[in-house]
Amino acid sequence: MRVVLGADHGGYELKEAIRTHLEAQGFEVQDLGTHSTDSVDYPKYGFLVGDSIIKGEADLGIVVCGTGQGIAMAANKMPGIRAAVCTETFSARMAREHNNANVLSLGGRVTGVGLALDIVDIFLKTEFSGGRHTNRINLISNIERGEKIY
Ligand SMILES: O=C[C@H](O)[C@H](O)[C@H](O)COP(=O)(O)O
Repeated sequence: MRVVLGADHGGYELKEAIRTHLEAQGFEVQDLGTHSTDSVDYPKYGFLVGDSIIKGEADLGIVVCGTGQGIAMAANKMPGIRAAVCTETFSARMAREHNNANVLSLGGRVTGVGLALDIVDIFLKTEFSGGRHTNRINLISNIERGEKIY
């Protein structure tokens, strides 16, 4: 599986730990930065990760900022991107199983490394369950296209 990573300065250290963790497991990891704790703007990294997925260069993405909120908001503006902010493992599993999330968003100032890596592992190993959830994902896509769905 190909995983793309992106973070701002608030998520830099956690992103580094995630990259090391995933590479040790044999994942193909693309790290789009940032590459230091110097202050940067999180929308850039949400965009870069979303763009990589939209182009088919990665299967799933992980974004990290201070809270996971802003970088998820940025990524979620991109058609086809479903970024889920997760602070515990149940939400990470459901985000894949029910919502077919293609980006996990974490807060480097919120979630400790140990829990964050468990969240990452569960997110990456859980499959979308399809079924009744497929139509709901299609409805999200319709909203993205500007359709009035109700
Ligand atoms: O949602 C936004 C993120 O948490 C940012 O990492 C955060 O706003 C950056 O804050 P600062 O510029 O004070 O480090």
